[in-house]
Amino acid sequence: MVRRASSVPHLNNSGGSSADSLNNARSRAAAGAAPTGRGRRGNPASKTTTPTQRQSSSSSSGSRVPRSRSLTNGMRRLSPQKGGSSGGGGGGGGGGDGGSTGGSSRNTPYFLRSRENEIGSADTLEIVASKSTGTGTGTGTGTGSEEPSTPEDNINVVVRVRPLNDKEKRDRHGATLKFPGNGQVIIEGNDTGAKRSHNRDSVRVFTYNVVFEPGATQEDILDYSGIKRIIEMGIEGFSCTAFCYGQTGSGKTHTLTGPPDLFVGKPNLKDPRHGLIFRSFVYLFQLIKNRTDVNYVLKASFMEIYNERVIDLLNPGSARKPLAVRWSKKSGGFFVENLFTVDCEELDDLLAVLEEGMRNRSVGSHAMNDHSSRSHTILTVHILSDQQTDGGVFLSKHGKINFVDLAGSELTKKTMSEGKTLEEANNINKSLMVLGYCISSLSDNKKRTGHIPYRDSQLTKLLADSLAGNGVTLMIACVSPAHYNHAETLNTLRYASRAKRIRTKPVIMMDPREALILSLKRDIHALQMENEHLKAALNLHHQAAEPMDNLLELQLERVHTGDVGIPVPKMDLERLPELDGSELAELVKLYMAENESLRQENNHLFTVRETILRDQEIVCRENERLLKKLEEVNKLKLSEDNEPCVEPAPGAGAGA
Ligand SMILES: Nc1ncnc2c1ncn2[C@@H]1O[C@H](COP(=O)(O)OP(=O)(O)OP(=O)(O)O)[C@@H](O)[C@H]1O
Repeated sequence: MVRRASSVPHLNNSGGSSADSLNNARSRAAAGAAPTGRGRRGNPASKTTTPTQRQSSSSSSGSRVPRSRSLTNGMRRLSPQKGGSSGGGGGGGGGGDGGSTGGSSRNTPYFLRSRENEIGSADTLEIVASKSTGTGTGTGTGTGSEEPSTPEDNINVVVRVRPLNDKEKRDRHGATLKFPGNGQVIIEGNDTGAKRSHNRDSVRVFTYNVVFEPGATQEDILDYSGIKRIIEMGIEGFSCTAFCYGQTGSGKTHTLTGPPDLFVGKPNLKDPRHGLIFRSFVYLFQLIKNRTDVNYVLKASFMEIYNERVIDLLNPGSARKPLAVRWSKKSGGFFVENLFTVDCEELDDLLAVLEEGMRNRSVGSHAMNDHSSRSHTILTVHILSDQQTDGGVFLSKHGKINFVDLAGSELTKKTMSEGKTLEEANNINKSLMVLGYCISSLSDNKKRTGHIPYRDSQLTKLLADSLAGNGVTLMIACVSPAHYNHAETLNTLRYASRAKRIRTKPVIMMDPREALILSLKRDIHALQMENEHLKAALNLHHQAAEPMDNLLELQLERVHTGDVGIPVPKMDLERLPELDGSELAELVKLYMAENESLRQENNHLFTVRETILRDQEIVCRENERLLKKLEEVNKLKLSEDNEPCVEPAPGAGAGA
């Protein structure tokens, strides 16, 4: 059975993506959308994503408005819409997470064979931890030093098999994959692409969380891949990543963004070919609009790693100057310096980021794909949230969701790459090889605590946290079903299988001070409960233990009856200035006396507690003694019962 949220966002009603909102976004950018502060109180988390120098310089030049939409750079608080959820789409609060078992779930489609998805929801993880500062290990995992122990979480791995393309059909390439169900995929044949063989050695079975067969739609990927859980956890403050992996032409970009022509000219927002990123944005906005108790600020960045150079896709500049990747002691992870970060107040702003990045990314053509991605891209949505808790404490969290479209591994002989394309292919293959080393080390229990070569490529530096740090990760392995691609498909399935064994340790990213206040508040609450419990227990004891003849209990009686010294008059504090010196001195004396009696009360309570504990111990011992006795009696009875029974002689018992 698969988990399916009840509030499925239909592409048809994709929120604020109407022509009107497009125009609004345009006019906001045209007006300069000045940054505003955080209103009531500053959000410490927002410091980490303060718009960079790049942002201010480019926004002042006004050259960064995308063609069809505009990016708004104003740092605004998202105002939650009251009662805006359409027909209770969010169910019982918490944002549309409750529909997994409802009768409304439609049946699992024939093309999707899933085994029980082991992933839970954000609610099931009992985690509130702060990312502590300055404990970088140099390995890139960057775990904080004072985190409470948290459950580990396996990387969620799903496989998507694309349909045979026209060329493969024309060339009569048979399919190399079979789908027996239960999240399994069988790969048959051998590396030379020979026809199906019944040789047992050439049949391999792999199992994943979900396998999407060639007929699966883009909407199915949203509904069944586990991405909804990733989005929910991003909102809860976790660092999340969804990445597509696979050989060139296997459908990674198609899965994440849809076909390239979606981004040419004015996009049709209702196009069913839209990919996972677009659909995730819609879902994200649905969820946060239902959370009227939280203030959200969304920001987004989009970069590519092209020939080992990091390029800002929202601000590439004519020279496409690379940005530096640095280690942050504070966050315990790598980051890209001066990356353009855009505030996204509306769904439309996020879509504008996606479109702008897609237009700027490096695409090339080779024998296996007319629109081949020549770089790895990372689109990040930062979710800063600010929520007032019951105790009046504000909680700021900083979740994020990375959407990673990896360039495809390629056999240059097959792609017939040469010149620039060959150089690109070599860089792509090299970085994917490092990713492979990292994945295989992390999936090996012995090696995972040793050195992981994150630093060997820009890609692995930036994915370190997603692979083995504090993140929650979804890997979508894309494969071709054609015999012709048998070796590459087998490779991807092996990769994905290894990735499935990696465990991460998700923690919520919170401001450390606020996490401390929250935990103190919890302690106080627990102490208060304990106090109440203690008092109730003492009261019971007091009723049971009559007559009270010791001094201690007499004193306790005074406490219970409120006879604890001189009563303090109820004082209206506003009247304080009216009191003269001697009255004030008297009042202070009264308060001190009350304080003293409370302290005494506390001492009494503790002494009585000690007495009760002693009594309890005596009772326990007595209990044990009685139990032993009972056992002995039982044993005796048993042995008597087992003694041979002597039958009375016939006629002998009548007079006995
Ligand atoms: N599930 C699918 N359904 C229909 N068409 C698909 C599917 N997956 C991929 N395609 C088509 O196959 C072609 C290659 O897909 P895509 O560009 O997404 O591959 P890729 O893995 O991103 O390749 P590269 O690594 O070279 O960028 C495209 O024309 C795409 O539209």
